[in-house]
Amino acid sequence: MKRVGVYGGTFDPFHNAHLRLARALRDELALDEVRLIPAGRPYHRDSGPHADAEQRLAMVRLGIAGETGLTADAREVVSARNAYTVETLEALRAELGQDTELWCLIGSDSLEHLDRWHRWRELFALANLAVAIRPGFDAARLAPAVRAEWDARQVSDFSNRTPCGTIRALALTPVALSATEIRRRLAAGDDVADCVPEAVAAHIRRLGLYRPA
Ligand SMILES: Nc1ncnc2c1ncn2[C@@H]1O[C@H](COP(=O)(O)OP(=O)(O)OP(=O)(O)O)[C@@H](O)[C@H]1O
Ligand SMILES: O=C(O)c1ccc[n+]([C@@H]2O[C@H](COP(=O)([O-])O)[C@@H](O)[C@H]2O)c1
Repeated sequence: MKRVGVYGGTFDPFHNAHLRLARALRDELALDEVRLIPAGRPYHRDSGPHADAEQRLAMVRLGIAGETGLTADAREVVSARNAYTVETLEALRAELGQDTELWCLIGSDSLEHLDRWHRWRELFALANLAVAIRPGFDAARLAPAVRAEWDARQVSDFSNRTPCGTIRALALTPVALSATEIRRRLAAGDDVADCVPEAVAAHIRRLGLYRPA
């Protein structure tokens, strides 16, 4: 049975931690494919993305070029609607069929706000959830409703794989890298070649992205 990963993000810009996570999702869960889906309109953010959706999609494409099993999916970029993950997963489920094992990857900071996501409880009927732990994560501080799912849906034996409904934390060591930090460094005129894929760094330089106006 096919196994597919879905990794959505603002990717403003796409950075090395994103790439490391996408690879870990593919490898730890032995997935056939991981689809990276830039959020066209991340309605949930306090302020809009800095780079436009096409630029963020271009950075994802450049960042994953040549990576086995990693693909960019433009559906949320071309959509005029807000980026609701439940709708994206519904569309993928309709395309891939009921038997496909689907894994939606989020960082632990996203998990902390999961109960504010559109129709969040329906996510578990559509996909499994893979969580990449960020430094400082503490499950005890999750909102009670999210904590209940976190406790109930982690299974000890993942060899018994299901199309949806379980939660699994990725084993990789947490890293502190964030797009906020990268944007801050670029705005200060610093080089970011050490924290984004080389082709993404070249793209940012070429277009002058994230520089003060
Ligand atoms: N270093 C990281 N470790 C674990 N998860 C991460 C990391 N960076 C990003 N993620 C996760 O990847 C997804 C997409 O991340 P996003 O594009 O928002 O990057 P970000 O670095 O968190 O950006 P920003 O600083 O602008 O919020 C989110 O679910 C986020 O939690
Ligand atoms: O569906 C929702 O309501 C929802 C609310 C917040 C975030 N998300 C998704 O979570 C992913 C990570 O978001 P972000 O802001 O950390 O890049 C991205 O794909 C968003 O579209 C989705």
